[in-house]
Amino acid sequence: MSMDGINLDGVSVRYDPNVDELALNDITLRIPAGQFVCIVGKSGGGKSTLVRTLAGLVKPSQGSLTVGGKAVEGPGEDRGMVFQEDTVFPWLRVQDNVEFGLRARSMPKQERSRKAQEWLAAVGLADAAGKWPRELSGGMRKRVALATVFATEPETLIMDEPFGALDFVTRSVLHSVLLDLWRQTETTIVFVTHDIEEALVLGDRILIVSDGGILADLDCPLPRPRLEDERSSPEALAITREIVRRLGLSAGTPEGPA
Ligand SMILES: Nc1ncnc2c1ncn2[C@@H]1O[C@H](COP(=O)(O)OP(=O)(O)OP(=O)(O)O)[C@@H](O)[C@H]1O
Repeated sequence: MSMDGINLDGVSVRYDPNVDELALNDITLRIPAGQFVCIVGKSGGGKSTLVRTLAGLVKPSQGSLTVGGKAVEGPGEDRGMVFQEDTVFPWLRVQDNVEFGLRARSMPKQERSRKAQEWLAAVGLADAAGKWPRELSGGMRKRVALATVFATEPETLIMDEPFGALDFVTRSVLHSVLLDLWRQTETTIVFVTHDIEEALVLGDRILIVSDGGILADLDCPLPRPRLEDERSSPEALAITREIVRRLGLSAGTPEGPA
């Protein structure tokens, strides 16, 4: 694990050079290695632009950006990505999907195969190695995506609403799987979500991104694992209320006792 984490200094992004509007406006941000950071915010606020910039898919118009001590020049093997859309290849069996990511690093076949089996076991899919993606549920396909990305041992994992399309129960199970993998690997995770409760279950820290800037940077020091009791504790409710207030969703919500 690199000790450098993620550093943004005055990063701005302008998609269209002929338009004044900035998708990101002068963002300075430090994320220590190993932290789990959730990003919430209203639609169009710049969440995806921020994580795509970290991934190297979007180039800053201004400012500088390093991940693991290296300037980001484009996508790199040190940064894994999981999106909401299925990232599993339908024409490859589960085992071959996980091995695919390892091929690029010219790992010998035997080691590739062993590693894929290990990571499939880690996500609870040891028995599904020979199946086709179409034989799996949406939640199982997400597990394949997690095994695939963790097998490449990225220092940083960038996740843009990865569980957005799943039902509540499947999503809760995947939260546990992801948190286990995070604990084992100490990967730095930056996770975009629309769902405040999801941010509260996962994040050490919650950033609210709005109008291209960081509107709030909140610690989320709830004890783990964050089961129902922790999620309804006064501390959790205070964080939720703060997010709701910052997002301007609280019109009509009575203020509780100070
Ligand atoms: N490829 C693009 N080209 C031009 N403008 C873009 C592009 N992608 C995003 N934008 C603009 O940049 C701004 C930020 O969009 P972004 O997708 O980062 O927001 P978001 O917070 O992720 O929204 P959502 O929650 O809806 O995904 C918006 O004004 C959007 O229209």
